[in-house]
Amino acid sequence: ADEAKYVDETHKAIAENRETGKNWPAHGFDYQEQRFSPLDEITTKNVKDLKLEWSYNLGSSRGVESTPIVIDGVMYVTAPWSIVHAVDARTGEKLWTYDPEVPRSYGEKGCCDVGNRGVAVSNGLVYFGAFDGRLIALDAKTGERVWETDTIENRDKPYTITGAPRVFKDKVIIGNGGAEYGVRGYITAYDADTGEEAWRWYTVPGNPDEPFENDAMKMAAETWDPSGKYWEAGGGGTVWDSMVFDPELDLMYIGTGNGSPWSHLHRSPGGGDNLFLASIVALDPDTGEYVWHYQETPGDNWDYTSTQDIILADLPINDETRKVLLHAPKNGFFYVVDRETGEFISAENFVDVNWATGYDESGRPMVTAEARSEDEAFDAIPGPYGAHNWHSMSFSPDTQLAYIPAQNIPASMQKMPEWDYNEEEPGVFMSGTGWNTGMFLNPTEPGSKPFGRLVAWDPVEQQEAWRYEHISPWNGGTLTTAGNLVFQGTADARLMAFNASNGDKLWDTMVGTGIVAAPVTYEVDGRQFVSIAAGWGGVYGLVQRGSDRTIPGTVYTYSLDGKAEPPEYSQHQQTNLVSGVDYNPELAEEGLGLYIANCVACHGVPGVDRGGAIPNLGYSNAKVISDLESFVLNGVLANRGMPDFSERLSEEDVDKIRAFIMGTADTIRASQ
Ligand SMILES: O=C(O)c1cc(C(=O)O)c2c(n1)C(=O)C(=O)c1cc(C(=O)O)[nH]c1-2
Ligand SMILES: [Ca+2]
Repeated sequence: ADEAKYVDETHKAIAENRETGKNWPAHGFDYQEQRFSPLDEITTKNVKDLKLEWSYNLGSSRGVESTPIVIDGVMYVTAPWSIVHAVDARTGEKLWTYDPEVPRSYGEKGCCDVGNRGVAVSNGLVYFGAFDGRLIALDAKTGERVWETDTIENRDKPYTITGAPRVFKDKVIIGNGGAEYGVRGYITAYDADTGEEAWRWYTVPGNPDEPFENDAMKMAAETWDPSGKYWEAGGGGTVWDSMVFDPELDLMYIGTGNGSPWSHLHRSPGGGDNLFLASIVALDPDTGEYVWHYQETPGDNWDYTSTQDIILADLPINDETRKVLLHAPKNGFFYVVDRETGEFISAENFVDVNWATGYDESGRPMVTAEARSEDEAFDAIPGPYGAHNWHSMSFSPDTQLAYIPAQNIPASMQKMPEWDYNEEEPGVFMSGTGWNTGMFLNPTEPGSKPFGRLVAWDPVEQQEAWRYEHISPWNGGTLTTAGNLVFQGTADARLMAFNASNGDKLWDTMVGTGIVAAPVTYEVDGRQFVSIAAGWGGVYGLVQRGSDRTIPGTVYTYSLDGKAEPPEYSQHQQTNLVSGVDYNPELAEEGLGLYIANCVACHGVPGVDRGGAIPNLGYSNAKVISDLESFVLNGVLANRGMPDFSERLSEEDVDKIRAFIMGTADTIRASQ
C-alpha cells in the first residue's frame, strides 16, 4: 500500500480530530489512546440534563466489549460473535451489518466469552477480527467484504481474536488470544489495501529444534528453561488487546499476555524471567523489529497479563518533560515507562496486592514467597481476573489523572503437583475444553473481598487522587472530557458521570444491562453526543451478574436535548434453586470433578454464582437438568455456542454432572 496516502489521510485526520473532537476515529480516540475528548458542551454543570437521543438494538445476548468508531456521522460498532454494525450516528438507524458467520462451535476455543472490542477505520475500509481468527476488511460505505485473511498459523491450536485491530501507517495490525489453552503468542501486520502479510513478530521463543526467527528470540530464549519444555504448550504471551503507535517516534508498543501454562515451573522448570511474557515491547511498525522491552511480571505465575491498554502522555517527571507510557496491567501496579528508551521510571500499586511488596529501582518486583509457593494454595490478590482487565482506562491532560476501572475478584491458585499438556482431568479447571494452566483454581476458598472501584490515579506522584466504590466488580472502561467529566458504565447496569477533579458523582442513568465496554463522545450537527455499547458479559460476566435486569446488547446515545424513549428492559428471572429431578447422590462427587473440568468457566458454581450472560445451572428449569443429555451431548443449544461434548463425555458422565448440580442445589437449599 501507499504509505504516504495513509499517513496523509488517516494520520492527519486523527491528529486534527484531537483538536476538534468531532469524531471518535480510532480505538482510544487518538494515537495516544488517552480517551480524552476536547468536547466541552457537556460539563460538570449540565451533565445532569443528559437525555437519551437514540438507542440501537444489537440483537445479542453475550458480552458487548466494543468501543464504537464514529466518523462523519457514521458509527461502526461490533457485537458478540464479531458482528459489525454501521449505524447512522444522527438517528441510530441501521446502515448495514456484516456477520462473518463464526461457527458457534468455535466459542469454546476462547477462555473468556465471545466478545469483540471493535473495528479500525482507515481510507474507506473497516477492519475487524473475527473470533475464529480471520482478519476482514469491509467497504465502509456498503459493508461489503473487500478482503479477508487467516491470521492463524496453526489451525490445530485454539487461537481466537477478541481485540480491535489498529491501522499504523499503511498496515493493519492484530494479535490473538489463546494463552489459557496453550499457544505461542504473536502479532501480525498486513498491507491495509490487500491483506497481504507484511511481518509477524513472536512474543516468546518457538520450537527449540529450529533456528531463532530473530535476535530478540535468541535473547528471550536465555530466560527460559533450556530443556524447551515450554514448547509443548507454546509458551503463551498472546497480544490479545493493546497496541499503540507513536507517529513522532515512529515506534509501536504492544502489551503481552500470560504464560502457557500459567504455572511458571511447569512451563520453565529451571525458572527464568520468560521473556517476553507480561511485558511491554516496542517494535518498529514498518518491519516488526524489536526495539526495547520492559517486563512487568518476570516469571509470570498468576495469569498477570500486560495486555491492558497502554496510554501515551508527556509528563513532568523530576522537572523534565518526558515522553512516557502509562500502564495498569492485571498485576495491580501502575507503571510509568520512558517510551523512547523503555527505561523504567516508577511503579506503585493502585489497589492492595499480595504477590509483590513493590518495585526496586531497576524496575524489578520484589515477589513474596507465598506467591511462588509450590505446594500451597496462594490466595492471590489480584487473582487471574486482574486488578484491571481489558476495560479501558483514560487520561485527562487537564487533570493529569488516569481513570482506572479497578477491581478485586477473589481467587486462589495452586500449582498442580503434576501436569501434562492437554491431559483432560476431572477437577482440573476447564481441562475438558483444552485449558492448560498447570494450576488448580480455587482449591481453597479465597479470603479476599470482591470490589469494583473507579480509581483516579496521579501518575507523576504515583498515588490515588480519588476513588468511587461501585457495587460490583467488572465495570466498564472510562472516557474523560474537557468538560471535566469522567464517564463509566457499571456492572449494575448504569452509565455514570463524575467530576474528573474530585470524583463527585454527577449523573447516572439505568440501561437495563451491565456495561463492560467504554463510552465515546463526538459531535453531530454541532451537538455533543455520548454513546455506550451496553451488554453484560466477558469472562466474569458469563457466570455472575451485578444487575437484575436484562436486555439485548444495545447502543445508547445521550445528548443534552435528547427526546427518545428508552427501550423496555425485562426483569432478570432469578428463579428458585432447581428441584424435583431424580439423581443418585453417590455420583455427585465424581460429578464435581467433571463439572470443574468442563462446565464451570461458563456456568459458574451451581446455586452459588447467579448466572450472567450464561445461565447458572443451579437455577435452571428442572426440565433442562432432567434432560441434560440433550444439551451436553445432542447439541440442542449448539447455535448459542454450547460445546458438543458427545466425543468427550458419556451418558454416565452426564448423570454424574446432574448429580453434582442437584446435590449442590439441595445442599444450599438445606442451609437456607
Ligand atoms: O491469554 C489470552 O490469550 C487471553 C485472551 C483473552 C481474550 O482474548 O479475550 C482474555 C484473557 N486471556 C484473559 O486472561 C482475561 O482475563 C480475559 C477477559 C476477557 C474478556 O473479554 O472479558 N478476555 C480475556
Ligand atoms: Ca489470559
